[in-house]
Amino acid sequence: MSKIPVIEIFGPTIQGEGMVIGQKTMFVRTAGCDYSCSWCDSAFTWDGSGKDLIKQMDAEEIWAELKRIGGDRFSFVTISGGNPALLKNLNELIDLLKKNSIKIGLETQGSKWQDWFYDIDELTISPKPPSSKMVTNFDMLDEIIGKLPLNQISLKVVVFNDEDYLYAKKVHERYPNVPFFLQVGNDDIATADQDTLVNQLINKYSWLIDKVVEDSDLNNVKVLPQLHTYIWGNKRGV
Ligand SMILES: C[S@@+](CC[C@H](N)C(=O)[O-])C[C@H]1O[C@@H](n2cnc3c(N)ncnc32)[C@H](O)[C@@H]1O
Ligand SMILES: Nc1nc2[nH]cc(C(=O)O)c2c(=O)[nH]1
Ligand code: SF4
Ligand SMILES: [Mg+2]
Repeated sequence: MSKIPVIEIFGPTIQGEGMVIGQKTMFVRTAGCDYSCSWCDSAFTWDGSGKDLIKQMDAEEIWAELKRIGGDRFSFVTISGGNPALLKNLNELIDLLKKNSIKIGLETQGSKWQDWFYDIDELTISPKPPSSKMVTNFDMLDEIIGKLPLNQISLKVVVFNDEDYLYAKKVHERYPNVPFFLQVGNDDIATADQDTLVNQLINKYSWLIDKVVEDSDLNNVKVLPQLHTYIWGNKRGV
């Protein structure tokens, strides 16, 4: 079996974002990203600061670690990163999880295609708005969304400002039939002052809700916070 660069495995916790928010799940976070979003809350996966945490693990070793920390208290595993879609050989882990009747969620920004996307139960595609300083490859996004059934995918756009909001509208307009989520951006990813953070995030959530409520272009959408930040703030591994 081939090796996968893993930077953390944790859980059970709840999925704090997107299409299966609230779902009890384990997390496997892979190292490495082809993007470098200005506000990435998981920059330790790609900026070098977490390089000593990276373990090269094969699928059996990852499964053993999931069982060691999660025991029999999980039936869902979420794979995030970094960008797990950089890893061609992730199919080995996905096959093993499926063999063990585990449901699989995966988070990616939509910059790369992998054939194992077909085997992900809940694939969250999160193209990046202007505030990230990244540029969306819409040809790649068209390809990914064109290949996958609508009941397996969702789009999740993080919104920090008005320009991001317009970008979110453009994405929804391009893929009107794909379940669409707007997510509040956390622009204080370093603070340990959770009360202040949660207050800020609630204010931003309120701002985003107000905009969507007034907007006839965004009727069939969901507006969500990052639920885990309300409970655990910026803590890692939760
Ligand atoms: C850390 S990323 C990893 C997966 C993949 N690279 C991606 O961006 O979709 C997981 C999710 O967190 C979101 N995210 C990252 N930083 C954030 C922040 N500061 N505020 C809100 N959401 C954030 C991303 O947009 C993405 O939807
Ligand atoms: N609880 C929890 N939910 C999450 N949803 C997406 C996460 C991620 O970092 O990809 C994440 C995370 O790190 N923790
Ligand atoms: S694509 Fe995801 S992991 Fe990569 S820098 Fe952006 S938010 Fe972070
Ligand atoms: Mg996160």
